[in-house]
Amino acid sequence: MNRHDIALIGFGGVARALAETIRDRGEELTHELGFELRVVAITDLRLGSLMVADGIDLDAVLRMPAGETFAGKHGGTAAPQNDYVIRNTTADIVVEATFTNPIDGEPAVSHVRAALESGKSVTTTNKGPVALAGTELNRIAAENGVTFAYEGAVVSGTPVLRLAEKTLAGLQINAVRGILNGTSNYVLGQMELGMTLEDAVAEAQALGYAEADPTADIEGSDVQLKVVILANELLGANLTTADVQRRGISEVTAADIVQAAAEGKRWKLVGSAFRNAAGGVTAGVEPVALPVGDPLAGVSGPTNAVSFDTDMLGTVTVSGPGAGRVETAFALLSDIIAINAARAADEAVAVGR
Ligand SMILES: NC(=O)C1=CN([C@@H]2O[C@H](COP(=O)(O)OP(=O)(O)OC[C@H]3O[C@@H](n4cnc5c(N)ncnc54)[C@H](O)[C@@H]3O)[C@@H](O)[C@H]2O)C=CC1
Ligand SMILES: N[C@@H](CC=O)C(=O)O
Repeated sequence: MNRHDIALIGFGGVARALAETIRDRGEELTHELGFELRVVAITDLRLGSLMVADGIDLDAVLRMPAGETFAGKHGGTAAPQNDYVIRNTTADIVVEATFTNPIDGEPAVSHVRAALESGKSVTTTNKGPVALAGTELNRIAAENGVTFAYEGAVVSGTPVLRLAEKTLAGLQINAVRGILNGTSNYVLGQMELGMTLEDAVAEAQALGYAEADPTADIEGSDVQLKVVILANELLGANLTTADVQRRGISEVTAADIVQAAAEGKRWKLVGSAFRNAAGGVTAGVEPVALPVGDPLAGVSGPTNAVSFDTDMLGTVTVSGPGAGRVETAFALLSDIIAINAARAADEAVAVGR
């Protein structure tokens, strides 16, 4: 039986949800997907590192009391030896799910680079490496014959990138516009019900939607990274965050929300990128009071939506969960399935089939 051994870098909400899925549904997934999943390494800032070549007891790890580290476990240390684990683990797939750093993407960029250089495929939900070093990391992956996959970096588990790249292949995409942040959309919805921004952010944190520093959600830098990814991946641009004008929802007051409702409008944080007349791509993030007839106006809670403007189909809109631990763990699983398919295709070529 084909098997993938996995190293988890960062063991927070999303990585734990993947570990729970493997623990609870591992046999069913093996049967359905035709390959087995086994976690052989975990490293986390708060827990330290754990390497067990014949498979970690996920149930034991998931039940560890708060404050305990891996130090007491066979193969464990209290310090997170990320680089050592990434380079020396027997895993063939590295899952990068540490905090997103919107400034320079570190240390996640280094984690991904180390994994790809040592011949391991990578799946990440971390927007930093994709938005800020995607070109370099894709090149290193190609040079090493491995896959760099990041479906969850945009709209969580909802398959936006793979849908656009594979299923919409052959269409020219001229513009992308969407609600790309679950936390800010949830917060705006709660503010419509009379809650303060601060209380709504606290709820979004408890529900696992928000970034470790929710300023990234509220001030738009999370959407800025996602717009860079969409523009570069789907419009062939070469944008950096400096090219994407950004305003967040902190400027939207309770009075603005009441007034918009009276005018039949809803405030949304909209990210967009479009081909301009000069042949380049213009991109931005801003709060907009949308008329209720706009397809994006009806998108509520942590749900996101992305509209693609295409030459042959007109506008195609995809909507689904934009945040959430389990939903984002599905993105990792879908990447693992894609990595398995890429490996199977390479093996078929190697044996001349
Ligand atoms: N939660 C969500 O809905 C979504 C999250 N993401 C992204 O996925 C990633 C993970 O998200 P969550 O699990 O929700 O975050 P989290 O904050 O629950 O977990 C992150 C984990 O990474 C660990 N960590 C941070 N820096 C580290 C380092 N240098 N070395 C080792 N461990 C480190 C932390 O201790 C923490 O356990 C983030 O980059 C986030 O932006 C993407 C889409 C949706
Ligand atoms: N904090 C982000 C998580 C997904 O990227 C969000 O709320 O959308």
